[in-house]
Amino acid sequence: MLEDLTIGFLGAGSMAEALVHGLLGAGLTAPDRIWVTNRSNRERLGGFARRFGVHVTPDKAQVVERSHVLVIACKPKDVAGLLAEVGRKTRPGQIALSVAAGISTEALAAGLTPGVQVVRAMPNTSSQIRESATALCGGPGATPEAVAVCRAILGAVGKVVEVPEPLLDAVTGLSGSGPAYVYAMVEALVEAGVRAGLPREVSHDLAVQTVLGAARMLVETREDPAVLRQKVTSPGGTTMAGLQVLSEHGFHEAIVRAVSRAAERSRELGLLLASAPGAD
Ligand SMILES: NC(=O)C1=CN([C@@H]2O[C@H](COP(=O)(O)OP(=O)(O)OC[C@H]3O[C@@H](n4cnc5c(N)ncnc54)[C@H](O)[C@@H]3O)[C@@H](O)[C@H]2O)C=CC1
Ligand SMILES: O=C(O)[C@@H]1CCC=N1
Repeated sequence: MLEDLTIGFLGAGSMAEALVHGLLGAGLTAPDRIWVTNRSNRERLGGFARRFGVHVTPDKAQVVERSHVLVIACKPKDVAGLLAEVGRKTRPGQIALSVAAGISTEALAAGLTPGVQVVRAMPNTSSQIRESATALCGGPGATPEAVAVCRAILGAVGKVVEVPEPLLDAVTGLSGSGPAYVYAMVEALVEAGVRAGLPREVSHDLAVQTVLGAARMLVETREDPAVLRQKVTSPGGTTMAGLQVLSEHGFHEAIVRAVSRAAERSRELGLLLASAPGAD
């Protein structure tokens, strides 16, 4: 499905890098089917060319011209500027696949040529190793075929679910930002091990393997996380003592609030484009 399509990345940051890396690693498309552009960092584009063998150019109009699928991969605050520059150079039938947090398909469509098929998605940086947790939705005018193309692109870099658009902010708070919560927990585990006397490297390796093992247990046993937690927790034992401290410090509630605040922030970011000068 993808081999005849040219995919153009408008933005060459962390997310574009993770997607290009994952797409090429999956072998679903070839480097000469990918174009990448950014705002101004030529060195960064050179890095993409050297590392992945993809086409790079500072000429955004050229990327728009050559691509069947345009991946909008700049920060939400930069989407209005990008659309002002090249939005009207798009053509009906092209697919615009946005990964920008919070920006609605309606706001995107308003800055693109009528007839462009807009799909909004929220992958995460684990796309780089083809382990993303991604959700997507088709916007107004996106055909089932356009959504299927985007599913195939994002399916190459992880698991994909389709959700109604209003739920994408919640997805952003949970799985878009989620890797950072896990990394923050690993940072804390490593630091805790060091404070308890372990050499940093040993503490790091044990913490990482613990998270990996726990994630694999969730996937392979399909057991409820609460059941797995109970199996670690002997009555009167060490885990119970540790979990008690987590509970006293509001661990569960802190995670719930973090996801909720991130989802709210996604909605706030959406207002950036809705209120941008020139937005319809
Ligand atoms: N980093 C993450 O974990 C995730 C990010 N996202 C979304 O992906 C988008 C990109 O995020 P990152 O890659 O982290 O940002 P980044 O800051 O690493 O990269 C942004 C890129 O956009 C380019 N850019 C800015 N204005 C431009 C313009 N007018 N024309 C062309 N390129 C332009 C910049 O030059 C840069 O290459 C954001 O909208 C973010 O919400 C979505 C899922 C996860
Ligand atoms: O922090 C952000 O805004 C982006 C969206 C999800 C993950 N990173």
